[in-house]
Amino acid sequence: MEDFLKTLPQHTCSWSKGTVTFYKYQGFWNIQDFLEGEIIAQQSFKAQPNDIFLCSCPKTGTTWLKALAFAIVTREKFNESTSPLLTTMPHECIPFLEKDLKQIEDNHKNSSFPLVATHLSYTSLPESVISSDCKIVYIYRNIKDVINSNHHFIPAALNIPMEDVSFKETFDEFCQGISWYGPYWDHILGYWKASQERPGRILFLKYEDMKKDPKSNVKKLAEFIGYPFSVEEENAGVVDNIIKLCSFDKLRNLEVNKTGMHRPEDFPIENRLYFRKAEDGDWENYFTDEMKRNIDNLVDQKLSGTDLVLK
Ligand SMILES: Nc1ncnc2c1ncn2[C@@H]1O[C@H](COP(=O)(O)OS(=O)(=O)O)[C@@H](OP(=O)(O)O)[C@H]1O
Repeated sequence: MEDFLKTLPQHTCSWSKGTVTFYKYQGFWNIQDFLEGEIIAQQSFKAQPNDIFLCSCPKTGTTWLKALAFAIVTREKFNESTSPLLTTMPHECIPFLEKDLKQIEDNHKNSSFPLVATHLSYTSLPESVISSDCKIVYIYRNIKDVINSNHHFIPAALNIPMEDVSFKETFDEFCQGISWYGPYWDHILGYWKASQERPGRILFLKYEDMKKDPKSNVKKLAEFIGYPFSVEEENAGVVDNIIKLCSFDKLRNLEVNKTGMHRPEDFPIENRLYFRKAEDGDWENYFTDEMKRNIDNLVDQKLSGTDLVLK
């Protein structure tokens, strides 16, 4: 692996004091640990027809989508008082393609649990996923809040003091496309193009739309993944209860998400870091006017010809 990594374009983030190096593989940047998982998944993962993939670039609403999808799929077994989400952080409820292949294979053999999460770009998905008819849900978010969320998450996850990390540096890197699983716009475009080629296969959810109207988006999600709510369930408040259970305030205040650790033995990150502010427009506290102009121009240039709104 080390020899292979040397052949790839690489970028060491100056703010990380040499601790974070991204490698560009198949057009997208990743860190070594996750890149290794990506390559293993590409070589060996065999999608099953019932698999449902939850796909996203980091910091776009992944944790929320995972919680909602998990609550929807397991609602016959658990309710809002018994859900594993009360004691397990959402990332641990759904296996991650780049890291949990064994668990996914076990699910294929021993259970009907269909959810698999990944941050991979569409073109980096294992061939068996691309050639299958598996359903794909893709969540995306306003680029400015993603830049801001990334800026706060990665240094904190790596125990680098925030005061040592300049917003300008992380912003400039992001605009050059250098971010975890970035370029962000290419990540979105890959799924968008695939959805144009095979309409109906990919459900696009937008973080801001979900916040504005959680109910219709949660119903849309449930319908798309094949777990639609019945009228009786809706009347009994099942949809509302799932929305409450998966809400930012509910999840953030759970003991497990305040004090627990995600992947303690492998890639330890405090759970609380996944629940920062969840505020639309928090970017305004960090962007200069010039940054705003630059990113708006960049998005206009990169996403022209699509109906995607990232500003
Ligand atoms: N339940 C719920 N509802 C709404 N928003 C939520 C929720 N959980 C997490 N968040 C906010 O999502 C941001 C983290 O994005 P991701 O979950 O994609 O991060 S990651 O990829 O899993 O690392 C991050 O956004 P910022 O607060 O703007 O940084 C989280 O606070």
